[in-house]
Amino acid sequence: MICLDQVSKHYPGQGKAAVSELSMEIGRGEFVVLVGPSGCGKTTTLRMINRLVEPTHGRIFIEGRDVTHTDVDGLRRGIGYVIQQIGLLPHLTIADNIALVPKMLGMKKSERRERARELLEMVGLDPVTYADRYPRQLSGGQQQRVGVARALAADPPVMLMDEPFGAVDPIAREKLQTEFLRLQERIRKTIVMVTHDIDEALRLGDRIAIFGPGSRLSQFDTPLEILSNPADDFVRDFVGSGAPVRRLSLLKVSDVLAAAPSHAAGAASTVEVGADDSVHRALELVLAAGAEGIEVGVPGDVSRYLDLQTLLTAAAQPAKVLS
Ligand SMILES: Nc1ncnc2c1ncn2[C@@H]1O[C@H](COP(=O)(O)OP(=O)(O)OP(=O)(O)O)[C@@H](O)[C@H]1O
Repeated sequence: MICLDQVSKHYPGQGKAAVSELSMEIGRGEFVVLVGPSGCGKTTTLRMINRLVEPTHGRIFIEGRDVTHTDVDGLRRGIGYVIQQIGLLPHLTIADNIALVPKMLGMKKSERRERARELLEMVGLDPVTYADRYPRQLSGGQQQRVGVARALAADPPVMLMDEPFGAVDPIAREKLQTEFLRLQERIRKTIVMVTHDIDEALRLGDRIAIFGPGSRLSQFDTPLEILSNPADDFVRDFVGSGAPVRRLSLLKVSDVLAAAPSHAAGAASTVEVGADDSVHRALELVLAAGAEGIEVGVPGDVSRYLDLQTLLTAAAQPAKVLS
C-alpha cells in the first residue's frame, strides 16, 4: 500500500540528512508504528508520505503509484492526518469541524451532518450530546477523538498519525488506545503512526519500525519478534527491561497450546480461558483463583488442560519456537 524507496531528506542548512536512504514497505490494512529516540527522523518520514515535507531523494509509492511528484491536493485527499495538537477550529461546532473535508469535497449539508454523526458514534462520542458543542467544551481526550473522526471523514485508505495520544493523561490514553484498536479492527485502514512510547508501539502496531541514531532503520518487525529476537543491542536497550513480561501480553493461549504438550482437562483445579486470550490474562486468572492450570475450550474437541509450569515455560520460548 505504501512503499518508500531509498527516501532521503536533507533540510537546507543542516549538516546531516534527517532521513537517509530509507526503504520500507507497508501492506494494505497494516498498522505500522515508527519509534526511536528524539531527532531520529520519525516525523520527517511520516510527513514525507503526504508530502508536507518534500523528499530530497528517492521515491514514494501509494497503491503502486509514484506520488513523489504528483498533485499534492489529490494525494492528501486520500490520506487522513492526525496530530497531537489536533487544531480543531474553535469557532466551529464539533460536527462542522468533522465535516470540513466533506464540505470541501462538495458533499451536501444534510449528508455532511449525517456523516459527522456516524463518525462521532464511531469514535465513541454520542452525537446528540457532542455534535453541536464547541471544541473548548470537550476534554483533551474527547478532542483527540474528534481529531480521529475528522481524519476519517473522507474515508481515506491511509491514515498518518503523529503522537495522536501524546497530550492526554496516561489513563485516558490507554482507553483511547483500546478504543482505537477496536475501531481499526472494523475499518482496517493502512496506518502509519509516530510515537515516543515503546509500550504504545508494542500495544498498537502490527509491525514496529525502530529507528536508531542517524535515522537508521534498526528493526522493522512484529512486536512479538522485536521482544523475542531484538536485532541488536540498540533495539534491546530501546525496548528496555521487562521484555519477557511484555511478551506475555502479546502471546495468545492458542500459541502455547500449539507448541506445548497439553492434556485433556481432568481433575486438577482450573480456570477457563479462551484460546484468544493473552497468556498474561490467563496467568492473571490462574493466580487470582489459586488454580493449578487453565482449561481451554477447543471447538469440536475436548477441552485442553495446561498446567501453570507448562504455560510459563512455553511463554519463555523465543517466538520462532512457538510459531
Ligand atoms: N524544518 C526543519 N528544518 C531543519 N531541520 C529540521 C526540520 N525539521 C526537522 N529537522 C531536523 O531533522 C531531524 C529529524 O527531525 P524529526 O522531527 O523528523 O525527528 P523525530 O524523530 O520526529 O523527533 P522527535 O521525536 O523529537 O519529534 C532533527 O535533527 C531535526 O532537528
